Amino acid sequence: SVIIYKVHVYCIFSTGINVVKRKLASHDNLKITLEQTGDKFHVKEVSTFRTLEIDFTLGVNFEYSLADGTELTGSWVMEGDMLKGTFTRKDNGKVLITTRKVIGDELVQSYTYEGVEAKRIFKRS
Ligand SMILES: CCCCCCCCCCCCCC(=O)O
Repeated sequence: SVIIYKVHVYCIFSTGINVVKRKLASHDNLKITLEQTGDKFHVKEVSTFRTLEIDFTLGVNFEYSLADGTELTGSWVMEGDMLKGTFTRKDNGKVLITTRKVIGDELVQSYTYEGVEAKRIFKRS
C-alpha cells in the first residue's frame, strides 16, 4: 500500500462557543498526523491529555472518544477534496458534523454542533 498523504500539523487557532469550545479545549495542544492509503486513514493524535491512534476507512462507521470521555460513533467520507465526518454522540444522540480540508500549508477543520460552528486551523510542523 502507498502513502499518498501525510502531514504533521499543530493547532494554531480555534474558535467557537459553549459546548463545542469546551469539548475542543479538552484537546489542548493537539497535534495530529494524518496518513492516507487509498480509502484507509491512520490518524495519530497527541495532546496534553493523551496519545491516540485511530484507524478508519472512508464510509465505514467507527467509535471515537473525546478526551473528556464523550463517546461518538460515525464515519468520514470524501466530498471533492474535503473530508466530511458525521458523528453521533452516544449519550444524547446529537449529531456533530466536521470537515477537514488542506489549504496551502494549513489543515482547516470545522465543527458544527447544535447550530454552533467552530474552526481549528492546523499548521504544518
Ligand atoms: C461534541 C462537540 C464537539 C466535539 C469536537 C471533536 C470532534 C471529533 C470528531 C471525530 C474525529 C475522529 C477521529 C479523527 O479522524 O481524528
